[in-house]
Amino acid sequence: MDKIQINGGRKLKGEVTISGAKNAALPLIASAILVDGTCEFFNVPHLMDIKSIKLLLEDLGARCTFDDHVMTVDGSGIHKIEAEYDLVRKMRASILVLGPLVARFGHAKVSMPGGCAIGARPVNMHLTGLEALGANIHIDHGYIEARADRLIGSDIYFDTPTVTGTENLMMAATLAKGQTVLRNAAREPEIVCLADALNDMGAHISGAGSPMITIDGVDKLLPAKVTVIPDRIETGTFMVAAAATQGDVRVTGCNPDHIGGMISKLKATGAQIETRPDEIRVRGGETVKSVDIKTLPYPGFPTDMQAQFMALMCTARGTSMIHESIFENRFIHANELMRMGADITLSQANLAMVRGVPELQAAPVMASDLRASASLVIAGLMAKGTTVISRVYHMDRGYEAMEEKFSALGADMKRIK
Ligand SMILES: CC(=O)N[C@H]1[C@@H](OP(=O)(O)OP(=O)(O)OC[C@H]2O[C@@H](n3ccc(=O)[nH]c3=O)[C@H](O)[C@@H]2O)O[C@H](CO)[C@@H](O)[C@@H]1O
Ligand SMILES: C=C(OP(=O)(O)O)C(=O)O
Repeated sequence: MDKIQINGGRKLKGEVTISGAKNAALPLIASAILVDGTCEFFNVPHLMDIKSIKLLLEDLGARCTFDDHVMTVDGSGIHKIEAEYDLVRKMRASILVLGPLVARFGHAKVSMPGGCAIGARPVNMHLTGLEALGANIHIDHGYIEARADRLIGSDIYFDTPTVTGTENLMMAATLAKGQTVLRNAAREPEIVCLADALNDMGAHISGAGSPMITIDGVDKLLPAKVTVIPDRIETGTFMVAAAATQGDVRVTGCNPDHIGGMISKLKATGAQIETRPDEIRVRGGETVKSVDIKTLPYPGFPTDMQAQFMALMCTARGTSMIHESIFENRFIHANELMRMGADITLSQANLAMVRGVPELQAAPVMASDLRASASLVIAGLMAKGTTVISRVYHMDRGYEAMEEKFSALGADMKRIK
């Protein structure tokens, strides 16, 4: 298994270009199931998760190509409606094929995604939403089976905003008969990107980006060319790394409007931030001030940035309270950061108190999930000496060419095979 080795203590300097967003590309690619023709997706990041969804769609019968960040998906050959365990278990976002399959083919069978390191992550709201659209749902031998001759528009309320739940039901409702209203919907930029793409395919969706999305069903969707939005979590990761190493980094090809909360919090730590329409310059100060954060659905502070921000807080002046309100077990990185000398108390399951220490020490550490691996990379860049991070297959799920990008900024970072 690959490891990442970092000799820390260098200030990051230069320019880094942000890749397309994993969490936008995955639902977009799944949406191609709705189309009897070929969709083209641009700015698709080269990541494990993208390979996984491509394999899943190919297994269903779609013909896909993926080269130089362009993916084509021809959904005309889809003949299988079953997403098998071996493909689904590699990536939870595979649940995104459920809505499109039942909407277009009237029948879908998708392996139930299991729990994962960061929490149980149930899919109950995806299922009750599909039931509200008229699907019959059965869970049998670890598979979710959904059937409906044709989905019927409905009024659906989410108990809590769910990103992939909103995406699944929005996709399903595009081909339903009549109008669907999604209330308390997730508002993430990835939802807006998907709604725009579906509208380009001929769907009638309004309100995406607000808590109420209205979808007027159509009989069919047509092929479209779609560009994936920049990855706001990769953007935030490089911004935090720049601040954590007292660096000076221009993050280009990003959308500052998507990370307003991150920018405010990073400014409060003392980092100097300048934004342009598709660029952010971050200059870290000699000292970092402690800042409290609470993760919340968009536009709140993203849970996918909590681990990276915690790494920054480890050597900040003062005490930071970090409240994780989205996932019940998303502090596994805290124990690894403590192995590097951080002073962190996990007082309750979802609350961490980080008391700043003068410096972190390099150590062998282990990544437990995708953003935990980014947090350990940032800690490794801060710590003097050699940090070796194992289980970086988690990182490869969601960061394109991470070690190349950090190396180009002056980091001493390499992959050990
Ligand atoms: C591929 C993708 O886009 N992944 C993102 C998506 O995950 P994902 O879409 O899985 O996360 P959700 O927005 O659904 O989860 C939000 C909360 O709702 C709960 N919940 C969700 C669905 C459900 O049916 N029942 C239920 O209780 C979850 O356990 C969690 O506590 O949003 C998360 C929250 O921003 C991000 O961390 C993930 O990176
Ligand atoms: C948790 C994440 O992804 P996923 O929902 O695909 O597990 C993430 O991107 O941080």
